[in-house]
Amino acid sequence: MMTDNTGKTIAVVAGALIDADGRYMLGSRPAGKPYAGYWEFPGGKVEAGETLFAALAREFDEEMGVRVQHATPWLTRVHHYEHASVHLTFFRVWSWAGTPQPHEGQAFAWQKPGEESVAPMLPANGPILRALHLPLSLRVAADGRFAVGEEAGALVDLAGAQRAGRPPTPWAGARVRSAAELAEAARLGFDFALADAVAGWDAFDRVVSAGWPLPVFAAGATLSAALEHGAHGVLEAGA
Ligand SMILES: Nc1nc2c([nH]c(=O)n2[C@@H]2O[C@H](COP(=O)(O)OP(=O)(O)OP(=O)(O)O)[C@@H](O)[C@H]2O)c(=O)[nH]1
Ligand SMILES: [Mg+2]
Repeated sequence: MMTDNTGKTIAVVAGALIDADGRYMLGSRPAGKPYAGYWEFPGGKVEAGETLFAALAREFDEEMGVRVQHATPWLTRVHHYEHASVHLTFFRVWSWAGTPQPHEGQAFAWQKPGEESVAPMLPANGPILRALHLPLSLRVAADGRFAVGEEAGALVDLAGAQRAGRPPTPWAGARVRSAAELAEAARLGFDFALADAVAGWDAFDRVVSAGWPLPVFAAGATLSAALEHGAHGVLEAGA
């Protein structure tokens, strides 16, 4: 694994402020930093001894005077930049106090998923931005079909995909029961996973224990409980 010049992978947290209309906020990276001018989720490096949530709250306060009130863990990603390797943990921030102030000279932009108006994005963030297209409550028909906006999707069993590959639909989800299956779903190019055959939150937590390489949906749960456990959202069984 590539590392920074101290030989480590750097832990980073970043957060998407989500407003009542489902828009999310990006900031531009300040002059003088690597990838200056690229658009990112506000955040930064985790300090020694800090929890991920504490790091997120500190970065939001330092960079823009925003007090995080409610955030849930969401996705993780490792990316190798020329300057460093980073282990990113992304949160979604559902409530906060204060209006973002550019403490580091950055610009802010509220974006609609799929209709982004700013560029370029940080290279690691492509799948994270795509995940924001997925609704919090996904309605899937008995045959596994669903839609994301105008685009078709298919939800299949992972075992079938191991033989036949990811379905060719624009969106595809895999049913998984373990952390190993979640990693396999990510490797096969699925857009999300559904942990529906795991009994209870302890089992769900074990599925995502190594992080969330894909958005993971929970079934048979309330949305608020699912979000607290790091799920992207919940599955709504359709007709
Ligand atoms: N904040 C943030 N960093 C990201 C994102 N995606 C991503 O790859 N990174 C990478 O994570 C690393 C650390 O982020 P940062 O530069 O914001 O760190 P920081 O606020 O602590 O800055 P500092 O070291 O100047 O104090 C950078 O290499 C950056 O490219 C993202 O969405 N938000
Ligand atoms: Mg930062």
